Amino acid sequence: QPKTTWNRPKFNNEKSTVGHCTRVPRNANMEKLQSGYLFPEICMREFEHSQKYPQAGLIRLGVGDTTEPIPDIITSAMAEHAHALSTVQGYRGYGAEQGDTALRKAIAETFYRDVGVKANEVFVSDGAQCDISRLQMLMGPNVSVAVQDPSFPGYIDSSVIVGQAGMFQDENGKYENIVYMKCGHENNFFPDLSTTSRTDIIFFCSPNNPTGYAASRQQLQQLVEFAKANGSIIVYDSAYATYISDESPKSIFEIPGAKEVAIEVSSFSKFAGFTGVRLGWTVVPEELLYLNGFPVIKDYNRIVCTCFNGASSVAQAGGLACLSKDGYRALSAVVDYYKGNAGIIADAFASLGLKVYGGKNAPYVWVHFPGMSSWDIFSEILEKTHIVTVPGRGFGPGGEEYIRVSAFGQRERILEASRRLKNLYK
Ligand SMILES: Cc1ncc(COP(=O)(O)O)c(/C=N/[C@@H](CCC(=O)O)C(=O)O)c1O
Repeated sequence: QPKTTWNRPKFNNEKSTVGHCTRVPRNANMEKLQSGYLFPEICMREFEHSQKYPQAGLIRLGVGDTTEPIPDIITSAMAEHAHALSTVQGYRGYGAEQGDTALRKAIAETFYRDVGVKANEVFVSDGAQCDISRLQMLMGPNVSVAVQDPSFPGYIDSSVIVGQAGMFQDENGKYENIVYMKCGHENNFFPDLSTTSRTDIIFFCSPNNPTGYAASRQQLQQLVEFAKANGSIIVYDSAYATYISDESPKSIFEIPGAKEVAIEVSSFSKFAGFTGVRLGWTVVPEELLYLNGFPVIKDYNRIVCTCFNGASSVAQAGGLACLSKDGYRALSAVVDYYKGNAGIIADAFASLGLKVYGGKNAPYVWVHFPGMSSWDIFSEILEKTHIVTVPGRGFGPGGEEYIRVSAFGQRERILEASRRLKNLYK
């Protein structure tokens, strides 16, 4: 089939032929979505494979979900808070929608001490993906959007859902009205801004999911200047910033002038193993203003108060423990463990003579299979090695010919995956 064909099952748009129909029209934006959300699809393929080969010893390197236990110092803090809820003195009801003051301060001091972000600019949430959707509500349907290609599918899919995108174009696998900024190894994973159209919003993820590339200071300076010149707002996703081990910036606010053009979204998921606990944050600087001079932070606060009632108090107690000196030290060891996994995976694919990217500043390895459909690569690896990956095409047309391999896993499973991969073509 031509490379541009999505060999994913079409989104189930069939109408039910039985049962009572209401007179409520379907949201036309939902109808534009081309398939199910990428990660549940991967889980479905994984389930089907495990049904077909129950004894295969499936290794799950697909969805980027952490696997290592949360350090006891953090779970004890959550348990203690939870238990206190069973006492008259310790019981607490609704907290501040913006988050617990101590946690907001701890986030500001831990991640933004030297860049002038204040605690009142930090909004604690139930996760970065949730904040991305709330930011979409904030921006509304009438803004233009640019995304990196490839990038985390949450940006594009939420843009479609809120009505920012036009129709999906089969011929190129892109939605109308969305600017896809090619970020491949050919252009050092950074868009050519001289040929990039102006958009109101620029989603930018660094370290990038799926390529694992962390943008350099010089690149981010270009991005901030580009946004300033165009009057755009950058939504900067730093969910993997704690994996950066070189001199790449960990926050967009390390770049002078960024507070006038950027919002930063981040998460406890990937460095604290809070994927199921659910805790994240968004920084909206007071200096960020709309066209009419109105501060964005005031509207975001209104969204948070109206559409979100605050993160779990138990999760926030855990978040505070994560940012304690001992908690953060324990978590850094887990991040290093996953990065060790990434090195093992990268070496396995390199031993096959394949070009491998990422894995140094992120828990994802990005592998190039020139001339091949990424869904075919995904299926071949799954069938031959019983290892689940993610087809690069799921992250945008720029992901074709690639697969993303997650480094989240117990070491012995990663070593087994390495053994199987080294024999992929034998
Ligand atoms: C760049 C980026 N930003 C936000 C998220 C989700 O963060 P949380 O909602 O805080 O767990 C993710 C999560 N990504 C995982 C899980 C995806 C999912 O299951 O939604 C993945 O890419 O496999 C991410 O990659």
